[in-house]
Amino acid sequence: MAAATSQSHLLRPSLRRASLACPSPSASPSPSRISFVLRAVSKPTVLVAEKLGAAGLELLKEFANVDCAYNMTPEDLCAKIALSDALIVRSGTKVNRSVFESSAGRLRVVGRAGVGIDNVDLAAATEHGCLVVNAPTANTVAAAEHAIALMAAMARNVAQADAALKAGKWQRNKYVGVSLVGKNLAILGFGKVGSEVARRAKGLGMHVVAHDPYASAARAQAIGVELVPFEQAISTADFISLHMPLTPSTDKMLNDETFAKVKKGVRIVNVARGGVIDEEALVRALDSGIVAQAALDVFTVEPPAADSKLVLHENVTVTPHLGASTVEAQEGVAIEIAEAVVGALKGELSATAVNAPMVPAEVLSELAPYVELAEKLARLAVQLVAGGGGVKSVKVTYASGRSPDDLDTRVLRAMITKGLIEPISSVFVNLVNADFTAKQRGIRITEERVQIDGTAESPIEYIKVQIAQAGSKFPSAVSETGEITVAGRVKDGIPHLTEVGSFQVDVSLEGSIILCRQVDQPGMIGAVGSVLGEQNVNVSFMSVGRIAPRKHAVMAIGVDEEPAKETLTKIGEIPAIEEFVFLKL
Ligand SMILES: NC(=O)C1=CN([C@@H]2O[C@H](COP(=O)(O)OP(=O)(O)OC[C@H]3O[C@@H](n4cnc5c(N)ncnc54)[C@H](O)[C@@H]3O)[C@@H](O)[C@H]2O)C=CC1
Ligand SMILES: O=C(O)C(=O)COP(=O)(O)O
Repeated sequence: MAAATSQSHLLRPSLRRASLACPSPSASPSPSRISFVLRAVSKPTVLVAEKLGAAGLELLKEFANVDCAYNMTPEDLCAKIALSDALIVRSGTKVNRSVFESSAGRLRVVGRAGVGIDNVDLAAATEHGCLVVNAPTANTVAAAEHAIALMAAMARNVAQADAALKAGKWQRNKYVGVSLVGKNLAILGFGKVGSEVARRAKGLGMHVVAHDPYASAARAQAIGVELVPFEQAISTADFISLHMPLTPSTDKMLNDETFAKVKKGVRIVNVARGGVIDEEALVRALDSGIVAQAALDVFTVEPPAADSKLVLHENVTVTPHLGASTVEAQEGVAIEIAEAVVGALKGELSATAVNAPMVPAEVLSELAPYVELAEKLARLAVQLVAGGGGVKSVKVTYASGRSPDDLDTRVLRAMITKGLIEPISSVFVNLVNADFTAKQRGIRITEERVQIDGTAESPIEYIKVQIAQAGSKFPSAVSETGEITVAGRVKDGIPHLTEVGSFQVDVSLEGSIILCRQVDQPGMIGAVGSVLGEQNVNVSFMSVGRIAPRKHAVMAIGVDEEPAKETLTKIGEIPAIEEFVFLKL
């Protein structure tokens, strides 16, 4: 008889700090809470690192302890973050890897009260399973209005003339400007802000084109803007306004090479990010007259150095990153981010998640019981792997009566990853870090969707999890094709195990499970049942799957309590039992 070795190393309760789903059927997650069911804490703490509008603070205070600590040094932030469940920042705080490391796993959400998330290390956030949300819409108009304000102020030398007059100089001839009407404006980055700038510039009588490799032509058409290639945009423009995010591909997008291609005397507005312009190249272009003027709200380093040649240049108009700084926009972003952070802390999926898939609420609601099934099947499968074998290749099959294209499996795949990894490590897995964690551990998960006869009501008929290239401590779990195989389905809202290796069983996935392989003969159920009964272990379910009468059979026994080691040994000693394994769900 080949009794399975003790499973105690697998029985460590998984960390529930920020999981994807509540695995206990008795506490089934409400559908909207699938992504981040969080550990029960009395009241979470939200650290607000930069000034946030009052209405947003009020909203936060209804749900959390709010710690407003403006002007923190990076060291202060790292110290405070260990006591915080959420962090809210604007563009002035660098949320880098050391912040996530210092949080020691407590930080669950970073809220960016604005659009640009280039000050947040998204890779580090994802690796630490920390959700990042932003407030992408409330400051759009403010930023667009500021671009228009800067463009008009630059064209008419408002800032320079103002400074001169205040210094006692009445210089009407020096500050002759240029008109906006009839001029060509090239908008680079035709997203939310770029589109609003386009609308306003058209109202001022400008000819507007835009360059954006990802923008929809239909939207551009609706606004009456032609989408053109980059070189065409910059070589024909009298004014260029920048509205793309700072990413590796937009970093220093305007540089010596591009300035060599612009129309001489072009005027540049930047309300996006300083880093999209090579600032030294811009100074050279201004000095040579290739660029007549620039109006800048943003800088590569903020605040820029006091002796910055760019800031002090007489043809440059500057503001200290004021694009989003209107009363209205700040109230708007404060409410938008407070709602997003509270939602995330409550375990809801966020519509403004930056580093997690957005799964529509109706999809989540339908998938809720399958989310639990997926995690439990993976949890069982990994416990069946022979000690030290490791898991490298996992195949998941979703069988559905519906067209395979109708099934969004991202949440299910994340739960499979969670079920595979959490029983054998101290890592916690959620929708944010599932793919990263699987990759980091070298686990390749392939998915297959098969269409079978089934009811249209249920999205999935069964889920099968197969671990390839791994020996099993319960060899009967290995199918004829050589993989450790478990499959299950949802019955009356409860996940059931229906297949182990080549054997059909039917046991609800609650509590824990003992799998035994035995010679099919009368009295087996009673024999195992009475050993468990002696130990006061309650049996919730028993199911026997056999190849043929009186040949080999697999018995799946659901138990409410974890049997003592001696009880398991006694089961192993029942003569007809050939192998058995205890699996914790
Ligand atoms: N100065 C300030 O206070 C403010 C600055 N911003 C900045 O403005 C920028 C745009 O914001 P939104 O319009 O809300 O973002 P958005 O995401 O709606 O639009 C950005 C657009 O840039 C496009 N884009 C990406 N790569 C590009 C490339 N290589 N060339 C051309 N276009 C490219 C995208 O396709 C997208 O359409 C962000 O960087 C944001 O941080 C936003 C608000 C206030
Ligand atoms: O929303 C953005 O991207 C901005 O640049 C606004 O930044 P702020 O929140 O004013 O520091």
